[in-house]
Amino acid sequence: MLLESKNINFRYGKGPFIIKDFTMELNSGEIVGLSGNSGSGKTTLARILAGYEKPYEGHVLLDGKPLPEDRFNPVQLVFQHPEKSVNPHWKMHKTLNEGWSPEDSLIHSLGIEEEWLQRWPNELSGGELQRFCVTRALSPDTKFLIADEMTTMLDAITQAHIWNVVIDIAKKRNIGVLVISHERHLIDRICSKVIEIN
Ligand SMILES: Nc1ncnc2c1ncn2[C@@H]1O[C@H](COP(=O)(O)OP(=O)(O)OP(=O)(O)O)[C@@H](O)[C@H]1O
Repeated sequence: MLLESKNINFRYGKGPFIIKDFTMELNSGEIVGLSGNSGSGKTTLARILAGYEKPYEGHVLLDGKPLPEDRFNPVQLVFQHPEKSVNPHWKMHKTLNEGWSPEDSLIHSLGIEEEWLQRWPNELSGGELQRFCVTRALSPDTKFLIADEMTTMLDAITQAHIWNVVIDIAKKRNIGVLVISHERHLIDRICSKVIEIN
């Protein structure tokens, strides 16, 4: 499969253009880095690629077609701030099983402890919460993962652990991954190529 953005221009409302004529391709099984200065539009681009924002001009295409809006989105996005992407009124087991039911082996491989499932989001640390968001994004129907500063808030050991699991799954299932990060050592370690958007 191919996820591509073609000649994307984007502005918030009537503000300045933040993204200008951006074109990229991400193939199944590829792990590509996206790097750029703070404010250069990385998160905006992540949201456009996953269908959360519509480009002002240009297209995001999955195998030549627009992203589906009426079924599971095969392009999954994991944000930097997990507390903003879970429902604060749901216990973690409900959040985890919202769209599909992850198997125990996946839950355990991401280091989620059984007792966390009965907690509210505000009873977990940011790193613990992010493990749920990563797990939730790795459905059997996920074809592309957009990881926007996914492990930035984690310590180096946890960061390495989560990326090892994600890359292992991506390779086994041929998932394409876009690694958005300002941590150049992370990108250099896991990505086959890097896109700069400054
Ligand atoms: N909802 C919004 N409305 C208006 N402007 C916005 C909105 N969200 C982001 N911006 C602006 O768009 C620009 C790009 O923001 P974005 O978050 O995409 O950059 P970034 O490269 O991810 O930054 P960082 O590395 O600091 O997270 C910034 O100037 C920001 O102020």
